[in-house]
Amino acid sequence: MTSLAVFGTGRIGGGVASRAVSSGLIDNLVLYDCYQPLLEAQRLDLEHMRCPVTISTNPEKIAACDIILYTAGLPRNPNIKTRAALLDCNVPVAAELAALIPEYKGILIVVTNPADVLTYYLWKKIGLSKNRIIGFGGQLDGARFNYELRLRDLRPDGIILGEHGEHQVPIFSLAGLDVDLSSREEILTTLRNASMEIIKGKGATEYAPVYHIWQLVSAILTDSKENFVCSAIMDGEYGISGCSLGIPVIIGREGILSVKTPELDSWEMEHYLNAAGFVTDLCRRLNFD
Ligand SMILES: NC(=O)c1ccc[n+]([C@@H]2O[C@H](COP(=O)([O-])OP(=O)(O)OC[C@H]3O[C@@H](n4cnc5c(N)ncnc54)[C@H](O)[C@@H]3O)[C@@H](O)[C@H]2O)c1
Ligand SMILES: O=C(O)C[C@H](O)C(=O)O
Repeated sequence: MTSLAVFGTGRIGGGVASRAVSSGLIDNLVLYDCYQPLLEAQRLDLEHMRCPVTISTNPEKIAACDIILYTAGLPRNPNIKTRAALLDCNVPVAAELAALIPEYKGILIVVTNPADVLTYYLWKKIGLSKNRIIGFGGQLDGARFNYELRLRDLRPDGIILGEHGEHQVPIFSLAGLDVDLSSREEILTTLRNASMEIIKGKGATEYAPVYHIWQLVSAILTDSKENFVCSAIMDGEYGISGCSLGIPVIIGREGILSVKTPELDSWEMEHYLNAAGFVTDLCRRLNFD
C-alpha cells in the first residue's frame, strides 16, 4: 500500500493530487489545507474521478504516509519581488507541518517558497535523514533555461543549480555550450523573471510545476533512479554546508540516492558560491525552537 499526503491543496497541491489519483501509483491520499471549504471541495472533486484511491482529510494520518508533499503557504504576487521575501510568512506554516510529523521517517518534498530555506528548516526541525528531504525547483528552472536556449538556437541541454530564486545558476559548461559572459548574464536576468511573467498574466505558475513535481514523485514511487536537479542538504559538496541548495542528484524509492558534484567553470562556481552564501545567511536567521 502506497500513500501520499498533500499538505496545502491549492493550485500546486491540488494539481499534483489529481495526477496522483489518476496515476495508478498510489493507494491512499491524505489531503490537508487550513481553508476547510477548499479542502472539502478538493476532496470531492478528486473522489468524483472515481479512481481506486482512498482519500482522507484527517491530518493525523499525514505522518504515516510514504511521501509528504508540502505545498501550503503563501505564493508570490507581482508585489512580492523575490521568493526569499516569502520566508517570514511561510516559516510558521512549515512549523505547523513539523508539529504534525515529529518522528517522520518517509520522504518529504518541499515545494513552498523559499524552497531551499524551508527544506533546510524542515530537515533541522524534524531531524529527517538528509536523503529523505527533497527541495523542488531545479527541474522547473532547468526547463525554463532550456526554453531560453532554444530561443537562441542553442542546444537545449542545460541545467540550473543553486537557489530556486534570484541566485539560480545556469550551467553552460557541462553541455559544452559556448556562451560568452555577457550573454550568460543576459540569459540569467531573463531566467530570474521567467515565473513573474506568468504570475503577472495568470496569477501563479501552475502547469509546469505540477508536471515536474509529478515527475519527481513518480521517480520515487517507481524507484526510477533518474537524474534530477533538486535542493539537497549540503554536506561539504563544493565545500558548502549549513544550507540546502540545488545540485544534481539521483532519485529513487529512498529519496536522494546520491549527490553529484560535476566540475563547474569559474563563472558558474563563483555564482554557485554566491548562491550558497545567500541561502546560508537566510538559514542562519531561522529559529528551530
Ligand atoms: N518550488 C517551486 O518550484 C514552486 C513552484 C510553484 C509554487 N511554489 C510555491 O508553492 C506554494 C503554493 O503555491 P500555490 O500556487 O499552490 O498557492 P495556493 O495559494 O494556490 O495554495 C496554497 C494553499 O496553502 C494553504 N495554506 C496556507 N497556510 C496554510 C497552513 N498553515 N496550513 C495548511 N494549509 C495552508 C492555503 O489555504 C492554500 O490552499 C507557494 O509558496 C509557491 O510560491 C513553489
Ligand atoms: O516564482 C514563483 O514565485 C513560483 C515558483 O517558485 C516558480 O518558479 O514557478
